[in-house]
Amino acid sequence: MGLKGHAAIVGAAQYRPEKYATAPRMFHLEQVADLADRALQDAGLKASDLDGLVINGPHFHEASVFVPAMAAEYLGLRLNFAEVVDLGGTTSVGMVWRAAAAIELGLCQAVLCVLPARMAPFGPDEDPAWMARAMRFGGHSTAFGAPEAEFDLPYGHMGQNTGYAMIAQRYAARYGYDPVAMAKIAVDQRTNALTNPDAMFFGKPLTVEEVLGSKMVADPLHVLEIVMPVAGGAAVIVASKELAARARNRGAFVTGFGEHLAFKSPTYAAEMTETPIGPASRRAFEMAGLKPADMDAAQIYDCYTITALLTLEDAGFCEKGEGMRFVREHDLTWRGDFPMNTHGGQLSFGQSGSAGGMSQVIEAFTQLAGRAGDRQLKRCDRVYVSGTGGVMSEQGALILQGA
Ligand SMILES: CC(=O)CC(=O)SCCNC(=O)CCNC(=O)[C@H](O)C(C)(C)COP(=O)(O)OP(=O)(O)OC[C@H]1O[C@@H](n2cnc3c(N)ncnc32)[C@H](O)[C@@H]1OP(=O)(O)O
Repeated sequence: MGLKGHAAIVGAAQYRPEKYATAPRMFHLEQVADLADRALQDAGLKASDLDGLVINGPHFHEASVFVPAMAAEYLGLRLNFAEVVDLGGTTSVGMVWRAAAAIELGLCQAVLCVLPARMAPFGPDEDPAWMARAMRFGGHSTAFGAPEAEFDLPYGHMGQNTGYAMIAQRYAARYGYDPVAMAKIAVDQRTNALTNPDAMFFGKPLTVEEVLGSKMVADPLHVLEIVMPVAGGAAVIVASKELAARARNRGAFVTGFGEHLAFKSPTYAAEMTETPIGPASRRAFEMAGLKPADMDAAQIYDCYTITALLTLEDAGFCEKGEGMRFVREHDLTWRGDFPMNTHGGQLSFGQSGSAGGMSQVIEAFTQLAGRAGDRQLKRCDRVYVSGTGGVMSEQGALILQGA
C-alpha cells in the first residue's frame, strides 16, 4: 500500500519572509503566476510541462470557490488534476503527497503546489482592519453553529497560543517540564538561521537566557518560543521520475507519507499530548520502509517549541516523555548530530501563514539537492518532514529521498 517513490520535488520558489507592514502587496493570482515561473525556472522545466495544480482554497483573495479553475485560466494551464487543500499548517505536506499520488496514478506528469501568502492590495471598499479582526480568534470559527464559537471562545480559548499553552501544561503535568530544554530548541534553530540570509532573524543570535527572559505570552510559552506571522509565499513542483530525470536539480522523491486528523479543538482530543503526528509518521515510515534513525535530517513543523518537542516524541525519534532529555543531549544545529529545521525553522525563518509549512518542505528539498550553502549537511539522502495544522489537530508527514 502506498507510494512507490516515482514522483519527486524538482523545483521550488519562496518569497523571503517580510513584515506585513513593509511587504509588497500582490494579488494572489499574480503571486501564483510569479511563484510558478520561479519554480519552473528552478526546475529547468516549461509551463507546458505542468498538467496538475494543488492550491490553497481558504484565504485565496480573488475567489472563495472555483480557485483551481481561476488559477489555471490565469496561468494558461490545461490540467488533468486539480485540488484544493484545507489543512492549515499541514497544507504543504498534504499538497506534496497528493501531487505525488496523482502522478503515480498516471493522472498527470508535473504538479504545481502553490501557496500565495503576501497580502493583496486593498480594494476601495475594503477595511484594512479585517486582518486584525480575523487574527483575533486564530483558526477558530466564530460562525453561528460552530462548536468552538459556543464551547471554546467564551471560556478564553481564543486562538492557537492558548491551545498550545494548554497542551504544554498538560505535558508538564504528565511528564515534567524543563524550560531550558524548550528554549534550546529555539536557540539551536536560531543558530541554523544565522547561516540562512533569507531567514527573518538572520544576523540575530539568541541565547537560552534571552528566550526565558522574553515576554510570557501564554504560560509556559514565551514570545521567542512562538512564531512571528510574516508575509511570504511558496511553491514546489512535483514531477514524474521521467521529468525528474531531465530536471536541473537532484529530485526529492516522495517515498512515504501519512496524514491524521480527528478533531479541530484540543477540547475534543482524547489525550492532548498524544498527537496525530504519531499515526501519520508511522504510516510514512512504514510506506518508505525506513525508521526514524535512518533519517539524515528532520524538518519539523515548529509553530511553537512544544510542537517540535511532541513531534520528536510521537514521530518516534525518542521515547514518549523523553523529548526534553533528547533535546538536551543532542545538537539540533546543521553541524550537530541531529540536524533539525536547518533553515531556522519557522521560529527563526518566520511563519508566512499556511505557506509557513512549505519552508520545511523546501528546506528538505534544498538539503537533498545539495544546495543549502553554508548550512549544507555533509550527507543528506533521507529527510523527514512534518506538518501541523490547527492546534495539533491535523498533522502530516513526508519521507523524502534523494535519487
Ligand atoms: C497555521 C496552523 O494551522 C498551525 C500553526 O502554525 S498555529 C500558529 C499560528 N500562528 C500564530 O498563532 C501566530 C503566533 N504569534 C503571535 O500571536 C504574536 O506573534 C505574539 C502574540 C506571539 C506576539 O505578538 P505581539 O506581542 O503583539 O507583538 P507585536 O506588538 O506584534 O510585535 C512587537 C515586536 O516583537 C516582534 N515579534 C512579534 N512576534 C514575535 C515572535 N513570535 N517572535 C519574535 N519576535 C516577535 C515584532 O517583530 C516586533 O518587533 P519590533 O518592535 O522590532 O518591530
